[in-house]
Amino acid sequence: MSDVLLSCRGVTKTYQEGKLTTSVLNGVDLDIREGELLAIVGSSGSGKSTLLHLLGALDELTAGEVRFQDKVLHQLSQKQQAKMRNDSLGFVYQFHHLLGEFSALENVAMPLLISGMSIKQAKAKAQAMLDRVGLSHRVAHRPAELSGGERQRVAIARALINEPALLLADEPTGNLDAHTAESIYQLMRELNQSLKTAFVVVTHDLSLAAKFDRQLHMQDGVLQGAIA
Ligand SMILES: Nc1ncnc2c1ncn2[C@@H]1O[C@H](COP(=O)(O)OP(=O)(O)OP(=O)(O)O)[C@@H](O)[C@H]1O
Repeated sequence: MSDVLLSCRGVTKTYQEGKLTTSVLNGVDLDIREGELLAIVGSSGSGKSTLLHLLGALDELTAGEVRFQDKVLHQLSQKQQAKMRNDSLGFVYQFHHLLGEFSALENVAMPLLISGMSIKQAKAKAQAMLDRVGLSHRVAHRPAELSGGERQRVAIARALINEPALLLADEPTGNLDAHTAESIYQLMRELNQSLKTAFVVVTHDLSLAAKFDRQLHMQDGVLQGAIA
């Protein structure tokens, strides 16, 4: 398939502590196409977050291969992985991980500054992204001065500021009420359409997952129906 952005083959993750072996992923095969919206569901402890971390090179796999934009992740140096994460991937977590001492604008501008952009340009671009996510009026607020939904919007704006090919989100609506969760979904859909970013979203919310282009189910450390 020519438009495959990321592929996993035989991805395995095992934890070993003394005599205790915990097998979390047991050979995950997955193809993610450019610009697709994919939801991963599955019971608690089934390995969804672990897989998301491996897709973003945030953790090391035990066996198998993750290939992103034709590069095998575990063959890249730490420095190359960090550059790839900053330039081509975005991450959103339930507990957003925004920097508390910085404003919304500064949080969103951060990846651009890390990429070497001037402060003036980075702030202008961050302002435009905050406008897009409907937060023009909150740019100077720090995370503690924002609502849960607003913080998620800032986290999404920050994750998308470098226009990554792939955004990985772990329970992006997990701590939000139904109305706010729907608005976050609408935002992801809009940004997916306009920026052509692929989204992989882990969620327990089956009604949210049903709205995505594709849904996969994690069970016993294997993704059901993963290669389309
Ligand atoms: N460092 C570790 N050592 C041993 N086992 C671990 C370690 N980290 C995670 N696990 C185990 O891996 C399993 C999968 O965890 P993971 O967070 O991927 O699940 P999940 O499907 O995202 O669950 P949830 O929906 O509850 O967030 C869990 O059973 C957990 O106990």
